[in-house]
Amino acid sequence: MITMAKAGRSPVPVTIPNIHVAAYCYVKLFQSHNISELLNTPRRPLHLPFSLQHPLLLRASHQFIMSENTEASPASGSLADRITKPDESKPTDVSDNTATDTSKDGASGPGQGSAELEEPDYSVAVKLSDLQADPNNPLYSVKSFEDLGLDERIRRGLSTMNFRKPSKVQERALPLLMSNPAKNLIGQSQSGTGKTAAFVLNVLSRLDLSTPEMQNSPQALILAPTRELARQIVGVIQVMGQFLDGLIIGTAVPADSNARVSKMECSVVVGTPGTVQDLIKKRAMVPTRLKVLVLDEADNMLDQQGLGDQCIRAKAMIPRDVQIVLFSATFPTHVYRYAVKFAPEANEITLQHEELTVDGIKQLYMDCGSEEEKYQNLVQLYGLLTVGSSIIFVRTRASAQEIEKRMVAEGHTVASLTGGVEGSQRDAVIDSFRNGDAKVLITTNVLARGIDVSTVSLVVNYDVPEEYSGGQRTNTPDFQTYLHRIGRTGRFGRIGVAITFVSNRTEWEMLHKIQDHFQCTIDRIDTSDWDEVEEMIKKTIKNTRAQADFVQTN
Ligand SMILES: Nc1ncnc2c1ncn2[C@@H]1O[C@H](COP(=O)(O)OP(=O)(O)OP(=O)(O)O)[C@@H](O)[C@H]1O
Repeated sequence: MITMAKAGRSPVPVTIPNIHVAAYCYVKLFQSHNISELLNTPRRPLHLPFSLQHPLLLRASHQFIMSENTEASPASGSLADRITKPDESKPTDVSDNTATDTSKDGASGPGQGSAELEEPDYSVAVKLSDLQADPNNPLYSVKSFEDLGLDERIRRGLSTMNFRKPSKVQERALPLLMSNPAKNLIGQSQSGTGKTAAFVLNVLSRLDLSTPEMQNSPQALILAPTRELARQIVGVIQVMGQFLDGLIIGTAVPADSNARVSKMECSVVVGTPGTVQDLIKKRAMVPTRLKVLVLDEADNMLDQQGLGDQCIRAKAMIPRDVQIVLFSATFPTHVYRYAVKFAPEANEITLQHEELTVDGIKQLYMDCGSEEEKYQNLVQLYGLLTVGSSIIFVRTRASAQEIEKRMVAEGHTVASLTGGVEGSQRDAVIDSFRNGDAKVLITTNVLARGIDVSTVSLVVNYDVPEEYSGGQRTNTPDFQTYLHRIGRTGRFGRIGVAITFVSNRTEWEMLHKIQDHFQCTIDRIDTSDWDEVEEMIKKTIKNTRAQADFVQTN
C-alpha cells in the first residue's frame, strides 16, 4: 500500500497491488514530469512504504520504460519525420577536439498511472542521506571516513567541506589505494560522484611532511587535461589538506607568454602533462622523490590521439616504482587496453556503459529546423539559463565567439571560454563563472570534463558531440564527451537538465546512437508551446536537489 499525504491533510491511502503497478505509476509520473514535483517540495511529503529508489521498483520501472520505448514511434512532426535530405553542413573552423588543441594542453576532442497518483501537488523530499543509504546509488556507502583509516587532520579538512559520508567510489577505492605496499588502481565511477576526493585523500595520506626538505620535494604528481581542472584540483587539496602542517601545493599549467618559469618546491604538483614535462626537462621540478602519479580523466589523458604521448613521456621521467592511479567516468575499450599497460597489475573498479548515466540528470533534446533556429532557441531559453548557472557546449572556438558576440549585442550577459585564449584570461572567466558573476558560459570540449560548479543546473549541447579523425568530422557520436558534458550538472546527487539541439538527420541519428549506447531515455521537448517548455524545465532546475546549497543531512 502506498500512502500519500498532502500538506495539512491526513494521508490518503492508495492501494497498489504489487510492485509492477507501483512501477507503472512511478514511470508515468516521471514521464509526465511530475517527478520533479515528486522530488521537489519537502513541505509536501509523499510517504512511500518503500523508497523511490527501491531496487525492485527501479528494475520494474526500467522494464516499463524499455517496453514503452521499443513500442514508441518517433513523435509526429519531429525531425525524424521531417528530414529526408542528408546533412550538407560542413565545419569551417578548427574544433577544440583536434589534436592541434590537445597538444596545447587543452582537453581532447573531447501519465498517468493510478488516477490517485496523478495529483501534481504531491512531493517527496529526497535528501543526500537517502541517496547515500540506497545500495543502488553511486553515492551509497556503509562505511564512514573514520572507518577508512584517514588521519584525523585530513578528516577535519573533510568536515569543513561538509563531507559526512564517503560515496561508493570513495569507500571502495580508498582501502585499495591506501594499502601497503602501494598498488596501482584503475578507478571508474559516474560523473560527480567524488573521484577527486578519492585520489586526493590517498595522496594526502602518503605525504611525508616531517622536514622542510620533504615539504619542498614533490612526492605526488597529479596530471589533468586542462588548466581549469588542474586549478580546481589544487583548490580541493588546499581545503582538504588545510590542517596538514607543511603541505605545499604547486600548480604546473601553461604560463602566459612572457611569464617566468617557477620552481616546483612543493610537496604536491598538480598540472597539465606538457607543462610538467617542460618543468622536469628544465630541472625546475625534481621528480626523484615522487611516490604517486595520478591521471585524472585518465582515458582522455592516455588517448593516443590526444594527450597520450605527453603522459607517456612524463611517466618516463619519473621513478619507476611510483603508485599509478587512473580515474575517469569513462574508459572506452581501446584506451582501457592501454591503461592496463600504463598501470600494470592494477586493482580495478569499473562500470558497464549502461551504468554510466546519472539518474539526477534529465536528458532532453530539441528539434531545430536549421542552424539559425538553434540560435533562436538558445535565446528563447535565456531566462532558464540564468535560473541557476548553465554551460553551452559548441563544436568550435569560432562558433563560441560568434554566439557570445550575437547574444551580447542583443543585450544578454554571457561569457565564453575556449582553448584559444591566454591562460590568465581563461582563469578570469572560469573564476567569474564559479563565483556566479557570469551565469551563462559558452565553451567547447575544453570544459567538458571534470569541471565541478554545483550551481550548474542546465547544460546545452548546441552541437551533438562528435568524433574527429584527422581533423575531420566523422558523423559518429562521441559517447564519452556526451557523458562528460552532461555530467557538468547533477553533481553529487543534485538534479539538472541537459538539452541537446539537433538540426539535421545526422545529428538526430547520432543522438539515437547515444541513447542506445547508454540505454537511457532522451526525451523530445515540444517547442510548439514555449510556456510549457519553460514551466517544465524550471520545475526541475528549481528543485531543491538542484540548488547549490543542497543541504546534506545524516
Ligand atoms: N563524500 C562526499 N560528501 C559530500 N560531497 C562530496 C563527497 N565527495 C565529493 N563530494 C562533492 O561532489 C562533487 C563532485 O565531486 P568530484 O568533482 O570529485 O566528482 P568526479 O567524480 O570527479 O566527477 P567528474 O567525473 O565529472 O570529474 C564535488 O562538489 C565534491 O565536493
